[in-house]
Amino acid sequence: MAFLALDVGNTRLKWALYEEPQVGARLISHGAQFLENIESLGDGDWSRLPTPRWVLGCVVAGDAVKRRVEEQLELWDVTPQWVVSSNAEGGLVNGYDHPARLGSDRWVAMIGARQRLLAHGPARPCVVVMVGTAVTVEAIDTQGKFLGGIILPGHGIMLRALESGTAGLHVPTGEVRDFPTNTSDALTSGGTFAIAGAVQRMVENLRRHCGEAPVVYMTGGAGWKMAPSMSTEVELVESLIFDGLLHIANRRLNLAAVPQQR
Ligand SMILES: Nc1ncnc2c1ncn2[C@@H]1O[C@H](COP(=O)(O)OP(=O)(O)O)[C@@H](O)[C@H]1O
Ligand SMILES: CC(C)(COP(=O)(O)O)[C@@H](O)C(=O)NCCC(=O)O
Ligand SMILES: [K+]
Repeated sequence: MAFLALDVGNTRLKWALYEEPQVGARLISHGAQFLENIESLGDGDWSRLPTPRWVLGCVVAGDAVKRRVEEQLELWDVTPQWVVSSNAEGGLVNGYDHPARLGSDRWVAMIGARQRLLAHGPARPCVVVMVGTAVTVEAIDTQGKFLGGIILPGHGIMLRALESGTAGLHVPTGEVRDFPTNTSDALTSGGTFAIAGAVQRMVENLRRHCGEAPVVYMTGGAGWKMAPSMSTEVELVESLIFDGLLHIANRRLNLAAVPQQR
C-alpha cells in the first residue's frame, strides 16, 4: 500500500514513494522536478511507479502550483491531502501568533526533527535550518514547543538582489573564503556567512532561553552546500520533511483505522 510524500517548495517539487505510510518504511523511489517541469511528472517519472494508495504533501508555492500538481496526480485514483500547520501535532506545540500561517514545510520539517531527536536520545532544545529558495531557522525548546523562527533570503535570491540593485556585481560564482579578495568570492562568502551567522545567532538565543546547547539539524536543496561552512556543529538530514510527512501519515492513518466507538 504505497505512500507518496510531496514537498512543493518555491523552486522544486520533491517527491518520495514509500512502501507504506509508516515511520521507517522502505523508500521505493524518489526524485525532484523544477516547478516549470511539473507537467512532465504524470507521463514521466510518476508513470513508472507503483500506484500510491495515499498522498500527503506540504506546498508553499501557491494555489496555482498546487492545482498543477493535483492535475498530475489524476494519473492515479487518489485524493491528495495537504498539511496545514496546526496548534499541535506530532509532539510539537506551535507558538506562532497565527499557527495556520506558518509555512507547512517549516511545520513538517520541525515534526520530523522532533521525532528524530526523541528517537536518538533524551529531549533537548533543537534548531531546524532549511536552506531552500528562502532560508528558515526555527527554535524548538526541550518540551517540543516551537518558540519562533526567522526567514531570510536564500543564496540565489541574495545574489539576484545584489545583481539587480548594483552595476558592478555581475560575476561568476566564487568560493567561500575567510577573507575574500575578489568580487566572486566576496559575494559567495557574503551569502554563506549571512546564513551561518543567522544560524549561530538563533543557536545562542535558544541556548540562553533553555540553558542547554541545542541540536542543530539542517535540510533543504542547498543544505549540503551550506553545512561545511557553519560555525556551529550541524547534522545534515536531507529527508527531514519526508520524515515529518511519514510521521503525520502514520499517526493520521492509524487513528483512522481505529474502529469507531458506538
Ligand atoms: N540539483 C539542484 N537543482 C536545483 N537547485 C539545487 C540543486 N541542488 C541545490 N540546489 C539549490 O537548492 C535551492 C532549492 O532548494 P529546494 O529545497 O528545492 O528549494 P524549495 O524547497 O524552496 O523549492 C536552489 O536555490 C538551489 O540553489
Ligand atoms: C518561508 C517560506 C517562503 C519558505 O519557502 P521555501 O524556501 O521552502 O520555498 C515558506 O515556508 C512560506 O511561504 N511560509 C509562510 C510564511 C511563514 O512561514 O511565516
Ligand atoms: K522547502
